[in-house]
Amino acid sequence: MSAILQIRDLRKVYDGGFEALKGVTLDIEEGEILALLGPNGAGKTTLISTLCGITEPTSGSATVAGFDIKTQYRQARELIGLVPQEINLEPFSYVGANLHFSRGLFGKPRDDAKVEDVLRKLALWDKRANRVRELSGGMKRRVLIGKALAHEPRVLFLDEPTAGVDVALRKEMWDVVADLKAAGVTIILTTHYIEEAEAMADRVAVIRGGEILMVEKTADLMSRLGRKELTVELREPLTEVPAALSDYDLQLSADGTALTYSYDTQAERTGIAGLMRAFTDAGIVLKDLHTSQSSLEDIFVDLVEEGADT
Ligand SMILES: Nc1ncnc2c1ncn2[C@@H]1O[C@H](COP(=O)(O)OP(=O)(O)OP(=O)(O)O)[C@@H](O)[C@H]1O
Repeated sequence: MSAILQIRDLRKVYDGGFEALKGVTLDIEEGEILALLGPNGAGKTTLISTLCGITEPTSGSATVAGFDIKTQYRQARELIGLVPQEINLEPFSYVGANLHFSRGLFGKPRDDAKVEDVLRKLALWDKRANRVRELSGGMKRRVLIGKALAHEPRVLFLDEPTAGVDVALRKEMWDVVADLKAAGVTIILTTHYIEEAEAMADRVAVIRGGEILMVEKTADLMSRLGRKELTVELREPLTEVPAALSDYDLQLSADGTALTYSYDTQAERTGIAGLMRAFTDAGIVLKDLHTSQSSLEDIFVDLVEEGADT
């Protein structure tokens, strides 16, 4: 895979002096789904708007398939589809016409076969002759995606595709996005929902206060999510972890009264039963035990809160 989108030290200072992007550097691979996760005001929309040429960057650069977003704006923009947060469709317009019109905006010749292909991909072919006002909320959102795809972009930005929609519709959107990925489209989606990032994204980037705090494969985050800690309180304090327990990755607390064992909840064997036997064999008497789990939600909240202090 190669990076279709290369963002280098991108800064945006709005008129009035507010710095909404503080030097964002990020590579997005062709064909991947990247979720941009962040609280309100983090800079997600500013980043997308800058990459789409709606907002001018103050400094830094970005390229789409090698085309610079500033100096080669037209070529770069042609490769991008943008699905906005708001449903901004004309209620009396026809579904098919919306796609033809959007394609025309990019100076592309009318192509019935291409538009049919997009409509079919989005399960809207049967609705092509319907007016927008006759569609359900989910269908309207799919028309927005269709408009963004009508000029055959290689990168699709989805700005909060499921903000304020019900659970069934959210799942429907997830399926649509999965189909688009299968068709080879690179997708960057912004979201507040951690479960959405988990369900769809290959990688998650956390943004806060105009800075990218973390970019990680979703699968790695999930395995972190699956980690759990068992803390065993001891009747007699220890000075060190006994050699008989060296097979287990145990941490002794500073005061020697507790041992912590970290394990993977998704693994076939957690090792807890063996550990308990090893305690008995080593003559260690337990006073109490409890478990705790760090979730992706905790990781996210920690990151965002840490940032809030600075
Ligand atoms: N045109 C503007 N002029 C001045 N400040 C702006 C402008 N647009 C956005 N901002 C500020 O930049 C910051 C980032 O806003 P942005 O809309 O990019 O955040 P976001 O992560 O998309 O938030 P949300 O999740 O609420 O949509 C905010 O503090 C916002 O008030």
